[in-house]
Amino acid sequence: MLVLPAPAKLNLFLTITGQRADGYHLLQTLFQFVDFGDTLSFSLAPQGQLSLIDGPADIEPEQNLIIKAARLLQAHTHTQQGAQIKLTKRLPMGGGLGGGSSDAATTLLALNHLWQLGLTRAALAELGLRLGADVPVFVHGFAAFAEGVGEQLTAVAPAEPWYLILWPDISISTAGIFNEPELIRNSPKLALADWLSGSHPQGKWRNDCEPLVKKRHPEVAKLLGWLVEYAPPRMTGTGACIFASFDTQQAAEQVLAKAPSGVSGFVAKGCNQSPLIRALALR
Ligand SMILES: C[C@](O)(CO)[C@H](O)COP(=O)(O)OP(=O)(O)OC[C@H]1O[C@@H](n2ccc(N)nc2=O)[C@H](O)[C@@H]1O
Ligand SMILES: Nc1ncnc2c1ncn2[C@@H]1O[C@H](COP(=O)(O)OP(=O)(O)OP(=O)(O)O)[C@@H](O)[C@H]1O
Repeated sequence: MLVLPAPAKLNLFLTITGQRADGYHLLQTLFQFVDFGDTLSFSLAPQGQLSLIDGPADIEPEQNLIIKAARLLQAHTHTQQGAQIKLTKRLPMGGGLGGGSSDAATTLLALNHLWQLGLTRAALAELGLRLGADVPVFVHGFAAFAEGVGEQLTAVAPAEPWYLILWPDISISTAGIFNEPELIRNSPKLALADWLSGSHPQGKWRNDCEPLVKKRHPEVAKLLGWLVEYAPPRMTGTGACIFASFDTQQAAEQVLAKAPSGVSGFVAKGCNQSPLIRALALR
């Protein structure tokens, strides 16, 4: 049996610089992983059979990105092998932490290993992009400045602080936010060096989705207003998760302990190498 993590990602900043003809948005974002996420276990099954244990009840197995990733790999390689997959879900869905994309990436890497397919990381990332814009960064597993729809990656090494990650009890549809006419889509495109030097005219850590998400989801606005009393808060992806960085685990835990009722969260360490890649390298 192969047991592997599917970590969360944070968008340390996110700007939208345009939109493609197919509706997808052009982004500039900084991805970093944290050492907290879902866990997936894989074992071999005969005759191409695929099954998922403990998938979220509100997602049909065939709609789950884990089964979609496995089927994509089977179709691409014509393998006759199957797998039984068990999911331990910890990341909130529709939280902006990329949980579904991370599950898909872990599935692609795990089955490539288990089925001995020999596909390269680049080939898996290309397949993964068909499942979601966030899948390639999880397949490559290094902290990255991303452009395009989030798939053009340049490795970077930002500081690796402790993060407090919090969310109100809501789920936000990524497509819903990207479809809103009011969304900011014309931010200036900057060179990576300008981002890193902090010379962005609109602020180094901005997230263009945040004003709209705050407007549509007052719970997020309220939580940002609460966290700012302790540390500068940011939002990841299209929300609903928000986060702040701390020098120590203890400092982050102390704020978590004070979180208002109805708010969930965890403390995790930022990591520039994904825990998934680390776990695979140790095998
Ligand atoms: C917002 C981010 O989380 C930032 O990391 C990602 O770009 C979202 O990535 P994701 O969840 O993997 O998104 P996908 O499953 O590919 O797309 C969901 C929906 O979001 C919109 N979408 C997504 C990514 C993107 N660059 N432009 C978009 O317009 C599209 O309407 C799409 O139908
Ligand atoms: N294994 C899975 N885990 C979570 N969501 C899944 C999974 N498979 C399919 N989905 C669907 O994908 C949607 C987005 O899930 P995900 O957890 O990736 O959201 P997110 O954290 O907002 O991601 P992002 O930051 O990429 O927007 C869910 O609302 C759910 O319907």
